[in-house]
Amino acid sequence: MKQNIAIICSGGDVSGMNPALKRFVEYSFEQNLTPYFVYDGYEGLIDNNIKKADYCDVAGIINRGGTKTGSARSKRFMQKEYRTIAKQNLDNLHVTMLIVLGGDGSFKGLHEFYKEHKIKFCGIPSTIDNDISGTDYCLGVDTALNMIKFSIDSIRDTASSFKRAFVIETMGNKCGYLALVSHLTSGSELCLIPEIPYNLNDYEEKFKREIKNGRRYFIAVVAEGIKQDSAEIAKWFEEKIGIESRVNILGHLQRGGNPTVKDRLMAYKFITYAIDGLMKNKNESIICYMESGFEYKEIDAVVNTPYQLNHELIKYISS
Ligand SMILES: Nc1ncnc2c1ncn2[C@@H]1O[C@H](COP(=O)(O)OP(=O)(O)O)[C@@H](O)[C@H]1O
Ligand SMILES: O=P(O)(O)OC[C@H]1O[C@](O)(COP(=O)(O)O)[C@@H](O)[C@@H]1O
Repeated sequence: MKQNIAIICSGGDVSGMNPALKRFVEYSFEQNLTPYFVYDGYEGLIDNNIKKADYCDVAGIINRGGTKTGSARSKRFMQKEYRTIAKQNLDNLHVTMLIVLGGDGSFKGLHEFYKEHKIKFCGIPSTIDNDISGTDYCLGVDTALNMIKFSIDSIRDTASSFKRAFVIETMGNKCGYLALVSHLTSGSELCLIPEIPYNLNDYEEKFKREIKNGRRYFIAVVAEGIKQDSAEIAKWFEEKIGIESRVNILGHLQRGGNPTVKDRLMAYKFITYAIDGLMKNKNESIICYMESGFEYKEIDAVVNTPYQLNHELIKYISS
């Protein structure tokens, strides 16, 4: 008998969820499964907003940010009684496998759900914060970083014209990943993240000297989770460094936009691994992705070894 499988997007949405939904529907059919969408995160699970999905539901969405199914934060799912209702709704539809795209909060909820009801599940790390333990990469991070890159590049244009300091605040909750990578890739002068204690006074002498030597502007990338408001950092630039300053809180634009190639490909792979795992009875897992580090190789080996297209990629189109 055909098995039913459902997918939920929960917590903060990310660009990459729509490509994941598309792959989910198409690969479910390939594997002879019947795909279901749960709408509006765990809220939809409680309210029985669970519907069969078809090819037409995922047509024309691969290039769109957000999620076609909607996402939500659900206070009710924190309570056992509502999780019992959620399980009942899945049972009524004979849904036996669940894929959850979400962040650490969604996985905590999923863990509770599993402990109580033993549902077969697979979690796909999906949060722009990139703050899930065990995985180097969460879906949506690359698109968010590219949105930030675009924003900082634009701000740099005006900053350099006007002799100003710009304090640019990134999201990330208590995690500094977005701010740190954006700092390294945008050439900003200052980066403040929750993970590293700082004292602004340490930068005073250096920044003043740089202005004397001709520096026209500063870019500071600060994570939303640091101990100070961005406005306070801007005030410090004005009062201590003596340069006019402005604050830009990038906010939710970091969660939207056309998914990058990396996020589309990661969505494709995450879903493939999730469904394959569930079919092979790997039922209680989160799909984690670890990036291998750099390696020094002998030039001889590099120039004399023919290049081979990644086997994993070839496998996707030849199966
Ligand atoms: N300890 C928990 N028990 C049950 N459900 C939880 C728990 N923690 C989080 N959740 C559920 O997961 C949802 C999403 O979590 P949240 O932290 O808002 O987003 P994210 O998954 O993106 O980190 C919450 O709104 C809640 O419904
Ligand atoms: O959209 P909201 O509810 O304002 O939440 C903002 C928070 O969500 C995020 O954008 C994403 O967080 P999650 O992926 O953990 O939900 C954080 O960076 C930010 O602090």
